[in-house]
Amino acid sequence: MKISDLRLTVVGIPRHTGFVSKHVIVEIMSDEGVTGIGEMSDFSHLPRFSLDVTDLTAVLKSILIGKNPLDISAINKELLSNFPEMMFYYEKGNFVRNGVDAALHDLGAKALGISVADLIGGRIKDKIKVCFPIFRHRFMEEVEENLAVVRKRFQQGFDVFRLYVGKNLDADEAFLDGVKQEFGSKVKVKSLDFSHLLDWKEAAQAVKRLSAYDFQMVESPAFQNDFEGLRHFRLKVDHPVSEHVWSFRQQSEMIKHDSVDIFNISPIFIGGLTCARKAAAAAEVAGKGCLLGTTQELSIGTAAMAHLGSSLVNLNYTSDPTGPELYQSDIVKNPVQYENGYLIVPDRDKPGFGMELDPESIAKHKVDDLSWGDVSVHQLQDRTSQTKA
Ligand SMILES: O=C(O)C(=O)C[C@@H](O)[C@H](O)C(=O)O
Ligand SMILES: [Mg+2]
Ligand SMILES: [Mg+2]
Repeated sequence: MKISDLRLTVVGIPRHTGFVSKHVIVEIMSDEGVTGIGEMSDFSHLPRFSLDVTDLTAVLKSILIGKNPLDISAINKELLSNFPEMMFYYEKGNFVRNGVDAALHDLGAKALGISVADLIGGRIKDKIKVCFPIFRHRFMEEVEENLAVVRKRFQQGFDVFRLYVGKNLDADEAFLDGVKQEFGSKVKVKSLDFSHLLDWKEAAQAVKRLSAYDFQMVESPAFQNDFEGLRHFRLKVDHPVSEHVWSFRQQSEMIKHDSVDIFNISPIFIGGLTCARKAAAAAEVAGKGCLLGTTQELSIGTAAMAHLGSSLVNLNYTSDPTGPELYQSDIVKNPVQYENGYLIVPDRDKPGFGMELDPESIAKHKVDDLSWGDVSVHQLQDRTSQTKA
């Protein structure tokens, strides 16, 4: 079996907040008539440069065509030399590797007639507990808007939420108090996510103020790659600390500095399922917990994480993939499903990821390129279309 072709399609999908995320759908075809699908998810993050998708298509064809798609490790090695990892959270080269690696897993598993979870170790879980994101407050009037989100999503079965914090602590505090007053113990807050916006000491002061409320962990409470700062925070604060993994060197430094309790592992940020499995293994070896993070993928990227999570022995904290619930549309005929706050792993008897592209939806949401349009830094950081200054 050999790779015979590749197609990249850019789609712009609006969220319920009005913010539009651009994704690239990957299709890798084999000479045996099987097509694997993947997703380079959510390019709509800083830094504000964009990839030339026509050129990227040519580059990936030159790397992939003629290779056996089951040679996933060897292809990953070559992808890494073409798209090297950086010490940065939203490195776009990692998104590229993730989309290709996912499509190779889907293609290989389909060719073997098995699900991706069975290709990477089999199933431990058939569902993954997830939490719903509440995006960052800048103004007090956003508190009621976000309490309405909790009400709506609680009715749908989501009972765990995570809160992005740090721009308006009065509003953060008012929101946490509102949740406590209205829902009591029926709703849990998994994490306060500082998104690397504050230095570790400011974050520690903020956590001290918000510790009147229950939350399980704190995420990203220092500037990016401030391994010492994370360690200082971790030793100063009672709550466990989680951080995203965006490179093996970064993860190695966090292990050496004993900076975190929990690794937040997402294929999109570490460059694919193959690398995410290695990061999860490193977490296990280091005696750290792990959870599946997210950039808020569409159903292909989310299904990939469901298969990954299903096969991990050390997925021991509530995870974050809720993208299909955040977007107004999807690009598959059979979107992933959520039940009572769990992401359901696609059926074992469905080959690959168990996802089927919806050509009509792709045509409807197709856009020419990854150009930025008129967005603000606030919108890119906090995922809203809110333009109030
Ligand atoms: O845990 C995080 O950090 C995120 O989920 C970051 C978000 O910005 C995510 O990438 C999104 O697009 O909502
Ligand atoms: Mg985070
Ligand atoms: Mg994202």
